[in-house]
Amino acid sequence: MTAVHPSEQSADVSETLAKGRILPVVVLDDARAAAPLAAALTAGGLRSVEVTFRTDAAADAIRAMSEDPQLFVGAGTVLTPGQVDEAVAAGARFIVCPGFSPRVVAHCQQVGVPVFPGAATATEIQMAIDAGLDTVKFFPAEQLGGVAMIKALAAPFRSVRFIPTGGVNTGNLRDYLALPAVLAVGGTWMVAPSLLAEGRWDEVTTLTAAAVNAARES
Ligand SMILES: O=C(O)C(=O)C[C@H](O)[C@H](O)COP(=O)(O)O
Repeated sequence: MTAVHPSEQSADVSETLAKGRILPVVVLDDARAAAPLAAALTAGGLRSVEVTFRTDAAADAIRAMSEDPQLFVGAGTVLTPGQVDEAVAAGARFIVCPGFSPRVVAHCQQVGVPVFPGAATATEIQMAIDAGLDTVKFFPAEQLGGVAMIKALAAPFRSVRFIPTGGVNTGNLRDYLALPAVLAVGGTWMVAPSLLAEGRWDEVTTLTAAAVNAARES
């Protein structure tokens, strides 16, 4: 197994995220919802999705959504190297973590899958830089101080890009996306658990399209 070069952290996925600028964070209890969800998201204009390992359905959902050639499917809430392997075997093309785990990051680099670890402090951002990464998930964004906190952190870390997640919604996403340091924003607002459980796919598409339009205006 060859180690991935740090600059390959995210070439393809960063490009996709930089275009759509919205990363839906999905919690699926039933993998049978994955295919209609993929269709609803792409109908709303999105090309990337993070499926969280918060549920046992995650790997099957990643497998099902990866069949949609229009969609760039990643795995979220990845806490262990074993979950990295499970996600990659299911077709995940990138890994997202809520925090910075040196062993998860090292494993992702070893198997050659882009990883976006969470970072909530200057120290964690330096850990990401030390690991050769240039993009972190800023989680939980609103609770940590939102736009003002990212501005403050971006000042010394000029080459770092952020994916703020946690408390982001259609009302505040423009404020985040207006920051040059923000690559994209993540969140659950267009894929709320009740919408998924009740199969309200038209509403998912409407909320997704609204988010995509808001991102375009920012
Ligand atoms: O599951 C993970 O790995 C996380 O890091 C948490 C999610 O990204 C946030 O919970 C999304 O936040 P909301 O959009 O406010 O619902």
